[in-house]
Amino acid sequence: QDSSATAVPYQGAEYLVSTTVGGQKLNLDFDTGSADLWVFSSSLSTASKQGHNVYTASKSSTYKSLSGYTWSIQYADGSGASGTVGTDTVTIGGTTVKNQAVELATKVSSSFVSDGSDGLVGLSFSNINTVQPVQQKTFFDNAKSSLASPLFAAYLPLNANGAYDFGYLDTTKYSGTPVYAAVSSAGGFWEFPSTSYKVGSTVHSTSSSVTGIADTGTTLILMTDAVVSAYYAQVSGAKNTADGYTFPCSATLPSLSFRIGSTSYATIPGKLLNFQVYSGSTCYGSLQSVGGGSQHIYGDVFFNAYYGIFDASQPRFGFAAI
Ligand SMILES: O=C(CN1CCCCC1)Nc1ccc2c(c1)OCO2
Repeated sequence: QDSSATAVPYQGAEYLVSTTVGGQKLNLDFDTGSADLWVFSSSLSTASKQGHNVYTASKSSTYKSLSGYTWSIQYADGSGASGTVGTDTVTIGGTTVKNQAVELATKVSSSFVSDGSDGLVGLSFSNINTVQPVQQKTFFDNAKSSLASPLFAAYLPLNANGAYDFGYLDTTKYSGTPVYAAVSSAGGFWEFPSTSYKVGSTVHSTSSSVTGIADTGTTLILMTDAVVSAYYAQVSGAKNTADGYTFPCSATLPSLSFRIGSTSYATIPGKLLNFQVYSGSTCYGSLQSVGGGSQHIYGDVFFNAYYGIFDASQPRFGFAAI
């Protein structure tokens, strides 16, 4: 049941996909960096429900409760949610999964209340799903067998409607031939080696253990401190503030390239590296520090330049310029 679902940009921070859960429409954030499908539920406090569509299990004729099952997730940005679990029929684009584990939020952190999404669809590997006592599978894991090819692709152009294609590659959405990197899924992410980068045309290498993950749930590109300091050293007037790196909006930004796997580089043009006005004539960078660790996070800004292919067959991650 190959299909394509439209991804609508929301305040430049995320892309929302209209998803039907038990016949109820919700705008969900597709996150290739996590493995829980969770929704705002009618059991949330009135304050938490403000501004959101919520899922009401009792109104779905196909909902089945998983008695005693719970979930609780903390994201790297400090946000989190938790609640109970059931199964229902979930349809995305034209792809339907019956008996999909649907995690009902009874608690969400404040950033989700002020966010545009009514929940998340986790599209990383199911080994990091948080449901207890029995871990559950992602929508994609459940849908795979019904797809022509066990893959999905993310097309997320800047400030324009994009799409998630399930089961096939839409050649009208990219140019050239996709290049692929082998993925190691042990950590649950679409993760690959990423050990060198370029600021403009200057090549830098990192320690051999550095990896990258393809993460549609993260807005920006988050890389290690070595990379961000090397990059902003080339931007006159750049400052590392408490909120992250800023620079004069008039600055000319070099491109940033990073290796995906052991062969090809992805290049983010300078234009995409100016995320938004921070204040007055000061702008905020699309490249920010990931904090500690040796894992680069390639978020939506990467997908503003590349069609991303999440192929479970090896597994491997592919990309082609859009
Ligand atoms: O937490 C996320 C993405 N997350 C996806 C689900 C919704 C809430 C935001 N990204 C992220 C990933 C690595 C980080 C980080 C943030 O801050 C420092 O390192």
